[in-house]
Amino acid sequence: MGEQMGLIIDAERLSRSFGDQLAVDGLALAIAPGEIFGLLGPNGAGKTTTIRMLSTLLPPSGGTARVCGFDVVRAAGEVRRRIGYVMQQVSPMGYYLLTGREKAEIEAALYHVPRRRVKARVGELLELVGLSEDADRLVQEYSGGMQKRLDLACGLLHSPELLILDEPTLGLDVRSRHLIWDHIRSLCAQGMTVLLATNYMDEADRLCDRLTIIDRGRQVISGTPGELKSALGAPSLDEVFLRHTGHALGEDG
Ligand SMILES: Nc1ncnc2c1ncn2[C@@H]1O[C@H](COP(=O)(O)OP(=O)(O)OP(=O)(O)O)[C@@H](O)[C@H]1O
Repeated sequence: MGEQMGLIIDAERLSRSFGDQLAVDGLALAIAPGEIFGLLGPNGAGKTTTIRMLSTLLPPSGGTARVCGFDVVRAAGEVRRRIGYVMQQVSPMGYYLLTGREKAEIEAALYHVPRRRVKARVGELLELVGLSEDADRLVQEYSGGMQKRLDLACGLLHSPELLILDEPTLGLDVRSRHLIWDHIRSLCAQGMTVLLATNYMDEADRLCDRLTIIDRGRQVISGTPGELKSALGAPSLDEVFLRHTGHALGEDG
């Protein structure tokens, strides 16, 4: 085993159907270490389904995917050890009665961080996402942005090679979104690879090194935000999306 051509994600013809519906149809991804790679598409495009297959939570109906050099079906355990996955809505109600630090310490145990390392690792990560001063407040008192930053810290507890983020700034105000983008950029500057799903055009444009546009389960086009725009002389990714799909990014289906 081991990494194939050094790619962190290498997927070919990756597909998933639910009954008659093809939610993801023949996706190809080649993501290199240190990249911030975006899956951009409207609600229902197939982004979460793709992420769930890459994080081993959902078996593909067809095609293959290797993550950190391991097949997501045949070597799911190896993949899980190497990835952090932050879901769209992470914090279930039960966590709200805990402090941020307590939540992170419980998650550290779930991620098998050695017990003697937990306190230090949690402290380091809360510091990294700017939550040290609020670490001992209840999660229920956190703003949406603080909760997202706590989720980000929790996804990093076991020092993954790849961080997968599903809509990392969904519903946040501009300032909180920029703060999360800064944290993601600094992680990648230190060698982390990030795959993120978003339906925010500006997030894909300003944060991602490369992206693939997905619509109705199909990969429409991939490239750097600059390449995608300049190939069409388009001023924005919204316009790129519209020109390739015939409908606006904000419209479902
Ligand atoms: N477990 C499931 N059973 C049946 N259909 C599903 C299931 N999961 C997803 N789908 C369908 O697959 C399609 C893609 O959904 P998916 O959640 O991957 O989209 P998405 O791009 O992540 O959208 P969103 O931004 O709203 O999360 C949708 O039509 C959805 O209804």
